[in-house]
Amino acid sequence: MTSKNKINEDLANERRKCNFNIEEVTYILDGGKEKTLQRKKIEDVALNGGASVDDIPEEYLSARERYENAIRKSCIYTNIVKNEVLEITGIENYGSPVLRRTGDAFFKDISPFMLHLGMFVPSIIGQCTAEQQATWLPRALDMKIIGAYAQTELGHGTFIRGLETTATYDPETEEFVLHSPTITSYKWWAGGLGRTANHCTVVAQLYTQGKCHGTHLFIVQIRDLETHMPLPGVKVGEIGPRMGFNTADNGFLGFNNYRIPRMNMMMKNAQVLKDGTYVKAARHGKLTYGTMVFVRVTLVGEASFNLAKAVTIAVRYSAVRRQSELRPGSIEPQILDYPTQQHKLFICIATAHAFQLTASWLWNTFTAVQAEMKKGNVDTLPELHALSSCLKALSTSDATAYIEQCRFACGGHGYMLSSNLPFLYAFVVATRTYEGDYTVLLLQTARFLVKAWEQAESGKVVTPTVAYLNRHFTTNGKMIWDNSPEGIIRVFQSVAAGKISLCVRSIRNRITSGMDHEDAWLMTTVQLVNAAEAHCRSVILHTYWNEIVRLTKHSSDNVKTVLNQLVMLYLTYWALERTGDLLRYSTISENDIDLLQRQYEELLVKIRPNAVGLVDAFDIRDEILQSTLGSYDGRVYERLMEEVQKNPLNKEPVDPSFHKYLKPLMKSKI
Ligand SMILES: CCCCCCCC(=O)SCCNC(=O)CCNC(=O)[C@H](O)C(C)(C)COP(=O)(O)OP(=O)(O)OC[C@H]1O[C@@H](n2cnc3c(N)ncnc32)[C@H](O)[C@@H]1OP(=O)(O)O
Ligand SMILES: Cc1cc2nc3c(=O)[nH]c(=O)nc-3n(C[C@H](O)[C@H](O)[C@H](O)COP(=O)(O)OP(=O)(O)OC[C@H]3O[C@@H](n4cnc5c(N)ncnc54)[C@H](O)[C@@H]3O)c2cc1C
Repeated sequence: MTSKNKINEDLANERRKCNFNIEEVTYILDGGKEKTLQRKKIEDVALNGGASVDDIPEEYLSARERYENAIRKSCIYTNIVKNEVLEITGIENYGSPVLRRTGDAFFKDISPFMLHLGMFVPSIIGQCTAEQQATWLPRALDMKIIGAYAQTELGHGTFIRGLETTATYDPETEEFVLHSPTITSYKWWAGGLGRTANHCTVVAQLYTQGKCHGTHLFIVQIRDLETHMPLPGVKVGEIGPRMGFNTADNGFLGFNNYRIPRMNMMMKNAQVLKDGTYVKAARHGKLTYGTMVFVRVTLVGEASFNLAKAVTIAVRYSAVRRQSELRPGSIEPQILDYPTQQHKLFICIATAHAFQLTASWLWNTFTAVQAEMKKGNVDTLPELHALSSCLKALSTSDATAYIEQCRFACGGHGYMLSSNLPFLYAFVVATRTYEGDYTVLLLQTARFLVKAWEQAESGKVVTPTVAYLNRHFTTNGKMIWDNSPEGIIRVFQSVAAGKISLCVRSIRNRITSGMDHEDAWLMTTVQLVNAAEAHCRSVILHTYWNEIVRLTKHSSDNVKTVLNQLVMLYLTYWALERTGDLLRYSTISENDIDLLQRQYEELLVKIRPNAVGLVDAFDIRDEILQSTLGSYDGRVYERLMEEVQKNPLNKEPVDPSFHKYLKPLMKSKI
């Protein structure tokens, strides 16, 4: 990576100290050299024109101006993608993570088109028949129509079965009649819906021949393509300012007996025939939830990327920033030299690696399950649902906490919007809620774990991600503590097995003492969430370690060493975070814990010289980082001052409010 500006001397020194080949690590994180080269090529094409090109930073604009600016940039970026990037990547890469990443150079907040590519198009691909896809997909990919995904309502987000919007089939006209019967049935939250979309995927209760068949998906045109006016029977608008996502025009939507053609029902998994006969999906009852599973899978990579951005900013800043003195009169140290600062930041680097490698592994699992489902086999879907649910929950929750930690690590300047850290936080904290709330998704995984437990108890061999449950029934007593990576992972699996076992016991005891199953489950949900979290932690530790071993087989020694140090830091960090659990479920002693603590502190020292090299290896261009604190050249103070010049409040030496209000106040008598 190059910079036109002179590199800050401290950062330059850090780069001289780095002892491993940065590109080699980038290749590993990207999934191979080919992929890195392809990504760089795309970035070069897409960012050629200077990307963001905002004269005034978007945070100074009014709500209207900000929205218009976001649309302007979305159109610029879409044209670049359509006309130049897809030439290189092929149309199938529309909406790929690389294009999401490059898009971040255009927006500090969110593109109003995000849900079009993120959920509208995937819902067409995943939920429509081939014939329907032929109708809708080319128009959607070419942006002839712009869509949103309207599932959540004012009254219900989590409990999809409780949605109130109805789609009642009328065989006379071969149409569905969409209706919002109550205030709580209004669609609420859909990104891009408020001002931008002219179509959307609507999730509604399907009624035909007098019977409700539960929620199904429909493609609905909501605005005229020429005038953009809402169509008669459609009430649509923007829901108002929020913590983040302020350029995403999240919207509300209501229907008053609004008619759509029969063929606008997405019919891949269930059909309504012309006469109104409902033909049920034979394979699995929850296939209409497929778009959500897809997005949950992609959110793990999204969590990794956003955390990588935050820690790149915080580590570079910590190399440039000097504060306090270690001894009277000595030169002020770089704040990166404080072990407490390293403790805040190195776990963020390791976590970004852990999530990136887990995301690739999960994506492979997802595509394998999809391939099986194409053949009619849905047996692996429950495990994918359990995995994607807990990994989405933990990756978004950890990334949220660590991005905030990166902001804390940048002191006061981290609070500036120009650092980009507040934007990153506001974006990622939403991912903890949307596409399935944290607690709700962990409870989905817990359902799977309790069932797997019962199978293992009855002697059946369970699927690989819970295979440790079979081991639990063949070993007696606590797991023997062993400080090797494999040993730590085994102990974490024992913790998960022990917690699931306690849940099962609690549920059974409650039922024995007279509770019905629902109440017994409900009373155990605090423990169930905890058990699902423990299971997921063990999956991440296991995957991260396995993938590092596999991917560094042919790496140079220094790369092997530094990546090994990071994964060991991750394992040790979590062992120390969970000493209570380890004491309960393994033979770990106080002495072992002391050793772990020392090992952790030694790892911080070892990683320190390579810290800047490690964040450079994320290879995130300045245009994408959009941070005064995190640029490659480390011109932190210069950039903060340059940003001040863009502040409209500084345009005139005296603000008009002085003459209007302040002066009269100062002149008035008591
Ligand atoms: C770029 C992208 C940007 C994205 C921006 C944000 C977009 C959005 O937020 S869109 C809206 C997303 N909304 C959500 O995610 C809502 C979360 N809620 C849900 O997913 C569900 O309602 C849920 C799973 C909590 C409960 O569903 P419900 O139908 O009540 O099922 P439930 O009774 O709990 O479970 C029944 C069975 O279905 C299974 N199941 C549930 N969901 C799934 C699924 N997706 N796949 C497979 N199986 C599933 C359960 O495991 C359970 O199996 P079993 O009976 O064998 O244990
Ligand atoms: C920025 C943003 C963008 C969004 N974009 C879209 C979009 O494009 N399209 C769309 O359709 N939706 C969208 N959503 C909506 C989002 O999917 C929902 O907000 C989310 O699924 C949570 O549902 P809820 O708001 O109903 O929360 P609730 O379910 O009301 O949750 C409130 C609390 O209750 C708890 N709770 C709820 N049910 C249970 C349970 N069964 N057991 C234990 N605890 C429970 C939760 O853990 C949480 O603490 C978006 C939301 C946000 C914030």
